[in-house]
Amino acid sequence: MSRAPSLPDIDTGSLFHPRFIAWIVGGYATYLFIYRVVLYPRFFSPLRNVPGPSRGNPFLGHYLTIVQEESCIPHRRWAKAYGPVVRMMGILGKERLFFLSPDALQQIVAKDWLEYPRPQFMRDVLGLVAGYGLLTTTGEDHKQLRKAMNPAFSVPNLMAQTDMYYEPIDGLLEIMKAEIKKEAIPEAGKVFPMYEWMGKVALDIICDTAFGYKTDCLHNPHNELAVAFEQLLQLQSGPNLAKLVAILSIPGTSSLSRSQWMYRHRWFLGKLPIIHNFEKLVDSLYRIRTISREMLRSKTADLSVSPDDTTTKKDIMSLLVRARKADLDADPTADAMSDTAMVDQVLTFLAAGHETTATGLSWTLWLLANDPESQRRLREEVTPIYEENPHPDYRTIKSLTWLDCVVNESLRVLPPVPLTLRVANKTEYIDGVLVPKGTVITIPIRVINTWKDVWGDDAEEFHPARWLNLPEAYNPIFSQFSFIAGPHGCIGKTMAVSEMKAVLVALVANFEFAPAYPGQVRHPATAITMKPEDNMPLRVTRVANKA
Ligand code: HEM
Repeated sequence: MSRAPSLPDIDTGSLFHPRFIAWIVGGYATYLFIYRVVLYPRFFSPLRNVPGPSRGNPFLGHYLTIVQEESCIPHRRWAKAYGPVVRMMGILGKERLFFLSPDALQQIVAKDWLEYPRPQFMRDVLGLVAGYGLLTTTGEDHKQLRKAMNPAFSVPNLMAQTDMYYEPIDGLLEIMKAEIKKEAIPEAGKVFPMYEWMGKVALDIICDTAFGYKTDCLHNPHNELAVAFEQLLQLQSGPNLAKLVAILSIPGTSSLSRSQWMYRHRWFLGKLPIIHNFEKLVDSLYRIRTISREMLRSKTADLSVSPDDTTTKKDIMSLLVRARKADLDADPTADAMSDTAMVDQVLTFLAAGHETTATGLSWTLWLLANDPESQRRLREEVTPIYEENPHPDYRTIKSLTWLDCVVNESLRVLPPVPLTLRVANKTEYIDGVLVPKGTVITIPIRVINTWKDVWGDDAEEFHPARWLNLPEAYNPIFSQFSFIAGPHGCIGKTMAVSEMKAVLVALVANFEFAPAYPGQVRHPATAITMKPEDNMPLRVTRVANKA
């Protein structure tokens, strides 16, 4: 009888040998990596059959294509090639989608908005740089906050605020006229970095309307708040955003970045490779918050900010202080907004309302500089209004038809916020595609705005007259999506548009705009906003009869 083969001796000690454990862990990690990056998207993902570009770089997907080209241009190319639903690859095999149809957009931003919030990494960055408020909350907290903020953006309040735009606007006109006069040949005008000047005027306006605080950075470039803001905005770039996302994914880093300890030890960041410019980030954030807190303290102490004083203080912070005072007077135990929360709300308006408006104004001037006929027609419309009253009110500005066409068209072709993001909080069909929970959805505003199916073959060109005769496929909410829509749509839309119009009336009535040199091309940044990277130099001359 043959003997049963004996089992090989197993040395149980070797199972716990560090090298064996390292092999197992390494093997599992390699498998996970190959599964996530290669196998899942190719063979198992429910999105594998959604049309889109080939998977791109194995580690970075389409990330580099997206950040190295002009904002949303790759998305536009893919929409043309693959249609209104496109799958792209993010970092390490993470799939991303975008949709262009009004039904899909309606589902994401309006009908099921609670299921499609901004992704956490985006909220972390926005919270740090723009305050924890409307941009970072969602659900019930967001509803409450938005309700508290809405009165500040009501039409009566905006009508009352329009006057506050004119001190900065007049200051800008004065400076530009004086600078042109100083030129050797004043009739030839002067080249101005228009984005820089639009940034100053927009910051002066938003500081006054948000805080009731006169920055006057037009005349005083060393104003502390203006300097801190400028420093913060200079850090806005694709690579810096990627670094910030990575850093903020480490728990506690957001609070640490805003702490006094970090501020005192920020020099240390300057010594580190890769993230050395975060020293400037910590510095500017600290200074902006300190100034904001001081302003809130002085407002709270200011007896003139009484609950029924709605005539003198129209800025957003005064409105909030008044509302809080009224709540506490009615019920001293009420759960009123804390000082920190209030500073965060106002910071959100400052951050969300300053660079966006400056960028929108700069691109409008660029487009007009390159379309002399539209510019001439605008001057013809605004000059009689301006001559009658250089400070036209809200209703007068709103009634100007060609101005409305120009602003709508500029925001359509070159939207200051070219795209935004959402994440699916549940697995659900959108436009016939089963979108798994956790999928990041890009909302490619610039592509939606220039979709040929709606706007025709010249969709990417600047033609203000199209707003006088809208195409049949035009949808008033989803065809020009520059402020998006739904509960997270821009709360400052009406303010931004009327502010842009007030600045344009004054500028176009007084000056002519032309490219700074022949063959000048535009340089939009690939960042959160599509600001002009070269500060947009334009040649500015006085209009003939005003020389
Ligand atoms: C031309 C100028 C502007 C443009 C193009 C613009 C665009 C946008 C866009 C696209 C969003 C949605 C972002 C997202 O959901 O991810 C947004 C949200 C927001 N905007 Fe604007 N914006 C402009 C001016 C302003 C101004 C002047 C203010 C305030 C004074 C402002 C305050 C906000 C706030 C608070 C939100 C968040 C709303 C919420 O989630 O409830 N914006 N804006």
